[in-house]
Amino acid sequence: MIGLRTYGNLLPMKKKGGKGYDVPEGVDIRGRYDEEFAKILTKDALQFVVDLQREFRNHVNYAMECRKEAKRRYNQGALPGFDPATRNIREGVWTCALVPPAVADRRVEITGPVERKMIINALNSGAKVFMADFEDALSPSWENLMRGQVNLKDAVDGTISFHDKARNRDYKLNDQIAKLFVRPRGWHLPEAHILIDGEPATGCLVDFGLYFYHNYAKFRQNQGAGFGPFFYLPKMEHSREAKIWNNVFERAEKMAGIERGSIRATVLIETLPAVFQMDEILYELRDHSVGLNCGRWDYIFSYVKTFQAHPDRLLPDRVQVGMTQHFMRSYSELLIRTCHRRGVQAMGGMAAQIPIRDDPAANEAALDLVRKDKLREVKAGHDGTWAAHPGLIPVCMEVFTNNMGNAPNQIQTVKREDAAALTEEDLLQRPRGVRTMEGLRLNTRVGIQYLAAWLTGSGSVPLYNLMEDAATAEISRVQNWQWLKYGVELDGDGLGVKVTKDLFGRVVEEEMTRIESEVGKEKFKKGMYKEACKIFTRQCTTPTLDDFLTLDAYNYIVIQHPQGSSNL
Ligand SMILES: CC(=O)SCCNC(=O)CCNC(=O)[C@H](O)C(C)(C)COP(=O)(O)OP(=O)(O)OC[C@H]1O[C@@H](n2cnc3c(N)ncnc32)[C@H](O)[C@@H]1OP(=O)(O)O
Ligand SMILES: O=CC(=O)O
Ligand SMILES: [Mg+2]
Repeated sequence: MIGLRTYGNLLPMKKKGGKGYDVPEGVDIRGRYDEEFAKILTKDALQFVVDLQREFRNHVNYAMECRKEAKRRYNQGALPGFDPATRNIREGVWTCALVPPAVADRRVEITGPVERKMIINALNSGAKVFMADFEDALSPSWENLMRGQVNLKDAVDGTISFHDKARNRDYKLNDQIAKLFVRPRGWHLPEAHILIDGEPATGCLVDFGLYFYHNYAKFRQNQGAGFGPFFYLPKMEHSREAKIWNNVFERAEKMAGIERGSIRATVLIETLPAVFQMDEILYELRDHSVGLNCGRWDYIFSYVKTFQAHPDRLLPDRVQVGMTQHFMRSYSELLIRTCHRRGVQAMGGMAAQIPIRDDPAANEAALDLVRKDKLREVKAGHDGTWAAHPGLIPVCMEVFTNNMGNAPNQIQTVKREDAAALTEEDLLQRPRGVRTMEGLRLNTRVGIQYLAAWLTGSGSVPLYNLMEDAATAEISRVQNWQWLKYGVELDGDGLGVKVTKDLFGRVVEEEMTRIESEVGKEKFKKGMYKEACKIFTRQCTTPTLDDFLTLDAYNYIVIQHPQGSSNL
């Protein structure tokens, strides 16, 4: 397998047939050449990415070192908590810049990967916002990333179209479309197909830089009513990371010659350390903020990761860790209080249920779970929520509209001052529930199938009638790891079995057989289930927990050109 660290030693490659990207000094593109991609990878757009990389790489490296240092402290027994050094920010009286009118009403937001047909469907879906995803919902292969950029440019230009050959159906944009937000990758992910000064570029600076460069002018004209572009920012752990984003935005605004505060972003609070930094994150981004969002799935993953060395904080079965657990409810309520106090939106999260075709009763039950989840969110004071699928938008819309009426949001009306009393203990409280063999089996079955899909280019998939993406799969992985590491007893099914490597080995074998029979021999053979099984099993049994499932797996989807040698 080619390790990312070897990329810096490779000599620049000759372009096949004389064709190649016209790159600035210090840049080497190792991704496949394509004429469509070349319209994105222009010399001046790449120069903008290079400038961002050179200006911010040391800051990013430092922030990643700080993450490691915090991990060391948590692994030695420390708990995350509020930082006494920034008490003045938490207690101070200040607000973020006013929410731009174009995005005052975000009661339902649809999310999805930057895939062409889905972008059109999402923009036409009737949701107020579409979050186009380079992150949890996207497998970051060169093809997906570059096609995603092409698709977004066409979407912002208003010219995007798609012909579905199988159904002989044409797709184009409606007159009324959702407002576009883009979610770049997290700070930790490299882009191994673009080397800058001999090192892989920072993935999110590539996503942000290329999208911003090509679209800011048209976006402000067509979508943002003078503001924008708009972003979602994932997986941050500390306000110093938000500060880097703020500086990146200012640099971009300067390059574009647009007013400071034009770019707006919603930060996902989806790591445990970040819940203690919400004021600080908003403060850093106060000129560029449009709120925070409860990224509940990564948040659960982060709870396990943060407490990886705390055997007294093991999770029950994944299906039991929902928003009604005390620590999850506390996080959502404090997020609402924090956002509304600072004058910005407090967005809810994603219910994992998706419509179930061919089974009306099961479908109604799934819709009912979504309805309950959205009702809890709107009553708590959230200003909007996420839908995974167009079929869920009417339910989400109805619940928010019935409870918010004509008001675009609840920023001024639901202050949740009661949440000021929430303590560190509330935010860390151990989740309640039991562990079962079925929990272990489901984690394994879902983790392997998700990874197999991811390796073949799909970053979000339907599995057992639920939406699965990188964040939900992470829960399966780290939960298995945690149970194995501490040899926990499965106390929920009366079997009293302890989770050992032997037991896990048998579960993996049996679940692989089940997957083969569920997907069929042909698909199983053609797919990457065996590779996925190998990666997933290693990650669940490794003595030291890997930080991210996708970091290791990324090595498998890096494909070098012109040689075209995959790592497999
Ligand atoms: C934890 C987090 O980060 S959550 C955010 C990241 N995750 C996501 O964004 C998940 C987004 N959702 C999805 O990817 C998909 O809905 C899935 C994978 C869950 C389900 O996909 P499928 O089973 O293929 O959906 P299904 O077959 O029911 O689709 C029906 C139609 O809806 C469209 N559709 C489904 N989901 C979406 C979506 N999120 N956005 C736009 N269109 C969609 C399909 O393109 C299809 O369109 P067509 O009829 O024109 O062909
Ligand atoms: O990104 C969202 C999440 O729940 O994770
Ligand atoms: Mg997430």
